[in-house]
Amino acid sequence: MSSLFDDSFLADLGPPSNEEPPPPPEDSAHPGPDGAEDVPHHLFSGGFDAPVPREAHYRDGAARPVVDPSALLEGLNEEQRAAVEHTGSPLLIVAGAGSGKTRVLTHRIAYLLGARGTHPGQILAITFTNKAAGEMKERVEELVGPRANAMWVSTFHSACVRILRRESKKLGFTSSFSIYDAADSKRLMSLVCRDLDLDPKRFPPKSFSAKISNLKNELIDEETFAGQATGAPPGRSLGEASRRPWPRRMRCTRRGCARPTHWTSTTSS
Ligand SMILES: Nc1ncnc2c1ncn2[C@@H]1O[C@H](COP(=O)(O)OP(=O)(O)OP(=O)(O)O)[C@@H](O)[C@H]1O
Repeated sequence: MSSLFDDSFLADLGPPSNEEPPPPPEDSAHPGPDGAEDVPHHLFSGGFDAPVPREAHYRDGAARPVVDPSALLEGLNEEQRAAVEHTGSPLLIVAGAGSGKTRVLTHRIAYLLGARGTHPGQILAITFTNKAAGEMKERVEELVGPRANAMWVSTFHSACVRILRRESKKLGFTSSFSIYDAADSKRLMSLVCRDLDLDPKRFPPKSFSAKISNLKNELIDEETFAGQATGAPPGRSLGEASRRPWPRRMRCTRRGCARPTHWTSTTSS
């Protein structure tokens, strides 16, 4: 019989005819009396829906985290337990420093996963400082293991910037935009005012930043505001200045960066 590969270099790659066939795989080393592989009699004796016993450790020796929801309630005081188990409505916990708030939050997160079938991707846990966020993540990880990686446990700022980067196209930015802090923002506004030939004594850049921030809070864009800015003598008002074409510098900034004044006003409020 000939094959497509008779003329190819592959034709020479077969085993030499005088070589012994390879040994059978180890699994088939003990065939049954009729040559068929022996099947252990207990293999299909159990129910297929029986829970698989959990090992106490991962393969690398690390302790497997607690997943038994009732174990998560152990060691909590009455109020903490009620907060962990609470269901049906938002819950506000007011408690002093060091009173066990993080303990409640971390146990609640683990409880939601273990008892309520919540997916880790549905968890958002936010706090103010990187230190607190890091500690919270560590403590959640101790309870639920690597599933903590699928959760958002972070600061308000990093959660917000993550959303902004993810949705950047909808906002007209690229996902690699940079965020201006207060000093960057001040510098940019000074440059814009200079481009507009505005006298910094009469029109301090700070007043533009504040005005833009307020307008943004009211969801008024520059076109709308410029349309409203009538009646004042030319050169006498912020509104009149805003009717002049936006300098190239500001337009570039808007394309490539999160709007600095907005960020500043949001984070300082
Ligand atoms: N019911 C409890 N029984 C025993 N120890 C507890 C209990 N609740 C909290 N603790 C312990 O008290 C300490 C403070 O708890 P936790 O960090 O959760 O408090 P917190 O209110 O988040 O603190 P902070 O205000 O500093 O962020 C921790 O060591 C925690 O393990």
